[in-house]
Amino acid sequence: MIKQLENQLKSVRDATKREQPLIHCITNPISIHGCANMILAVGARPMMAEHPMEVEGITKTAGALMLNLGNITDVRIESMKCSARTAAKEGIPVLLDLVGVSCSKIRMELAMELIEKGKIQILKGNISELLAIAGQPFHGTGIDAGAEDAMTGDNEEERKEIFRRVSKKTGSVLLATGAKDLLVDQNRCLILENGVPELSGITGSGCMVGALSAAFLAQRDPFVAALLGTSVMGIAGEIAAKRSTGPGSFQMELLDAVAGLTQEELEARIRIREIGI
Ligand SMILES: Nc1ncnc2c1ncn2[C@@H]1O[C@H](COP(=O)(O)OP(=O)(O)OP(=O)(O)O)[C@@H](O)[C@H]1O
Ligand SMILES: Cc1ncsc1CCO
Repeated sequence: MIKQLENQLKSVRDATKREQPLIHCITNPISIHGCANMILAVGARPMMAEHPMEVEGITKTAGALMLNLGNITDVRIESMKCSARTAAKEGIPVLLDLVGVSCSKIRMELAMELIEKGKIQILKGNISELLAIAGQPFHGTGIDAGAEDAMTGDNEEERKEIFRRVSKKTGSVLLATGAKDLLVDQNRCLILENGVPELSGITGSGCMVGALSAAFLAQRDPFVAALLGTSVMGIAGEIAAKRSTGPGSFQMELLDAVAGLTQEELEARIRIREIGI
């Protein structure tokens, strides 16, 4: 499966650069700039728009829609519901980033409504947020995952089953980020092992994984899009950590590394482990 996936990664990256899809993002103002730059760095076109009276028309023309719950306001709630409805009607793929559902009832209720009424292709969050959505015990506080929830060799099998059930119920691919990332759909489960701790030392690295995955999602293979978004970020993080001296230069080097990542480098550095279903 891994070899076959490598070919798919190449074709999705090439198509993104060739077709330059418009990626409509309704997201938080903390990392909005970083997300737009990441989308540009892989050849797609970001459009950050959130006025309730314009989002329907913008979503209609997009290759993919990213909804990020990181900074909820009444206006964003209204726009997200409108865009999710439009995307479902028009068959436009959607990534939902569950930022903060583990600390906020309003975000959890909104996420549940978007999942039930919309059609979400990628459900993404840190591991605590995904456990919360699955109705499992979790230890995250604020927007951070709890250390107790981290992926270990011992809990991989159990987590795979939990998230596979959610995937079956929702039809979504699930991406849980952390030091090790877990990617699950109804038939496959991968552990993604690229990345460096420096990625959690800058704000919005998770949001940027969402933005990259949404850019690749325009090619309509949610599993490959999430795999690619996460691996590109993890590998670029490894490269940037070597070239930088602190979080400021790391952030700058990270963007350069995403934009400059060659297919040869990606294939040489990608670390994926399959867990049998
Ligand atoms: N300690 C670590 N070692 C390796 N990779 C890491 C580590 N921490 C985070 N990452 C990587 O950083 C990226 C972001 O994941 P993380 O779970 O930190 O997001 P997040 O908590 O949602 O971030 P934010 O809320 O700041 O947007 C992922 O690609 C993940 O693999
Ligand atoms: C710091 C912060 N607060 C809400 S969203 C966000 C950016 C990372 O998710």
